[in-house]
Amino acid sequence: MTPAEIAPKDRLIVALDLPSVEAAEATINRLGDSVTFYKIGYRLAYAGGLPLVGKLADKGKKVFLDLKLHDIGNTVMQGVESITRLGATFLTVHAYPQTMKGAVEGRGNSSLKILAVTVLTSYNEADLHAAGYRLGVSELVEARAQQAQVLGIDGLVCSPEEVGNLRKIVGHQMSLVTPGIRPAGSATGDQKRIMTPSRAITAGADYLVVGRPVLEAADPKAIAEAIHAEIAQALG
Ligand SMILES: O=c1ccn([C@@H]2O[C@H](COP(=O)(O)O)[C@@H](O)[C@H]2O)c(=O)[nH]1
Repeated sequence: MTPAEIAPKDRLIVALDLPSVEAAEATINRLGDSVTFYKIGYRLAYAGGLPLVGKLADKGKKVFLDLKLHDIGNTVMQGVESITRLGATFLTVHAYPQTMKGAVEGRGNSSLKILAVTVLTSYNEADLHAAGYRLGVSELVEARAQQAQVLGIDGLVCSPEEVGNLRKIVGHQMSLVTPGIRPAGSATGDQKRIMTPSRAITAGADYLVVGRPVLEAADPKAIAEAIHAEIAQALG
């Protein structure tokens, strides 16, 4: 799907980082029609949230399953094969060659799109160095994006700071999905490579992932709608 074909409303993905299915359903009901795309990550998936993928899909919502898989290639391949039956739109794996290759094999011809996580948005140069990497953030993101493209990965998770450069490398064949989104004035938390929604869209991000700024707001629906308005303005 080219950026022009993405429905503007689908560009906001709300991360359901909540402790239970009940809490997630309450938030989904509160957000109503204002949110069409949800992300299920560790917290909810390990609290019984996987069946929510199918339930949301049945209601016409899209689901990004952020499981960040990483294991030997065969195990990733088999895991992804099982996940193809859940009804998710996106699934994340870490951007290691064996992992990505296994994920692409497991996805097969299904409609599931595999996203490779390049460098987590909570990492800066010092964090990478402490983890033993010799490349800096932009070099590692670029190298992983190139490997992902060669291996047939569908999209990349990166910070909005890398989007401009990545677009030049991967063109519009791969979706660029960006967490690390912070509306002006909202708390950064543990995120280190961040941008506002409008700047991220202007930089060329396809999808924006937002968790705490929506979930912790007194009125989550109002924040989601404000982010949509920023997106629409940035798209022109
Ligand atoms: O590099 C990454 C990859 C994934 N995430 C996930 O996105 C959300 C962001 O939540 P906020 O509350 O808006 O910070 C969260 O679920 C992460 O697991 C990421 O932040 N960075």
